[in-house]
Amino acid sequence: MFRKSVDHPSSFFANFLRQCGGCAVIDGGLATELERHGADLNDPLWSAKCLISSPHLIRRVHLDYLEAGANIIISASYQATLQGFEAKGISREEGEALLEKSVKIACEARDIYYDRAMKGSLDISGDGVTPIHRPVLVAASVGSYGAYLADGSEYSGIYGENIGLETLKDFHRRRVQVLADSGADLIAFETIPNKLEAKAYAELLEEEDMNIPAWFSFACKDGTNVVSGDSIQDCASIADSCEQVVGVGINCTPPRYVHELIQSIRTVTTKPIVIYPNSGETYDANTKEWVPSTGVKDVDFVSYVAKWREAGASLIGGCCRTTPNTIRAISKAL
Ligand SMILES: C[S+](C)CC[C@H](N)C(=O)O
Ligand SMILES: N[C@@H](CCS)C(=O)O
Ligand SMILES: [Zn+2]
Repeated sequence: MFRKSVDHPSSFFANFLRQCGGCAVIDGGLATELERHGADLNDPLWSAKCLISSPHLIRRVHLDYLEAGANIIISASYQATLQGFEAKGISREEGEALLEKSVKIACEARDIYYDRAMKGSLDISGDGVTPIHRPVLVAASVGSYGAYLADGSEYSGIYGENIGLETLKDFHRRRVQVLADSGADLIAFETIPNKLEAKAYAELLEEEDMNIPAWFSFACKDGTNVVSGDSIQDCASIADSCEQVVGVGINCTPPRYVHELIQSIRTVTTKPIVIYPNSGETYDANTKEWVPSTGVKDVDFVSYVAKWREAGASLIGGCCRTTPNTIRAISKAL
């Protein structure tokens, strides 16, 4: 049993990983699945638009990932920001409620999944009837400032000279506080494109005394650098020195770079390594579509998993353009 509020963040997470057998399965692309089910995400809010228009669909996608074997589901708050909502005429209060709603939907999916699992399998052991189910955590997604810009800046990490550390901290502060108090088990700082934003998150977690574990996950452009050109070792070191950070890794990055990236990260931290790459395709922010030419198919993607595990990854899943089939295959491979 996890005791998030009592245990040190790292022992809470170590217990969780132990219960998962040493390696946890993360879900796959959320927006990808929302689109596959017919959602139109051509909007500045991208997947966060569904918090308003189709929360039932988000719940359904979370459930599909749980049925596929995920131990961690990530909320639909990647591009949900108070500033983005305000630009749509949504008040601060309503915006905060939408952030909370993203976590509530994921928790509801977990409850439904647990209910079904409990009906399906009971362990009649010495001390009575004990339900058996996989441990499942809900991670609240925090996308970068670049995600809010809605122009694909999370894949360049270039925010310009006007955006400094304090601006980024001010931008994220209230949103992170709301998500930290939302009932989520941890915060997934995802698709981080540069060192500056990692530093902003680390300082926010420490200065605001946020009582929630977190992982930092970077978008990378090759085997040694995050998309801005900052080195992955520098970025991972920032994550390593923050006490609330229980995992460090890579997401929304082509699978072909991941092995080398894991090796680099291992040189600077002993924290669990989180890996959830995309399909290897390229995002066109103008059309908000993925260019399929260089895509790595599910079968190729999954064939890397054992090597990533061997290299030191202990949480593995998928990001954009991966599906429940990818996650089912990863779950089997592990
Ligand atoms: C991770 S990217 C595919 C998210 C969408 C992007 N921020 C956009 O709005 O175009
Ligand atoms: N959690 C987000 C990440 C986008 S890079 C999603 O899966 O849509
Ligand atoms: Zn992604």
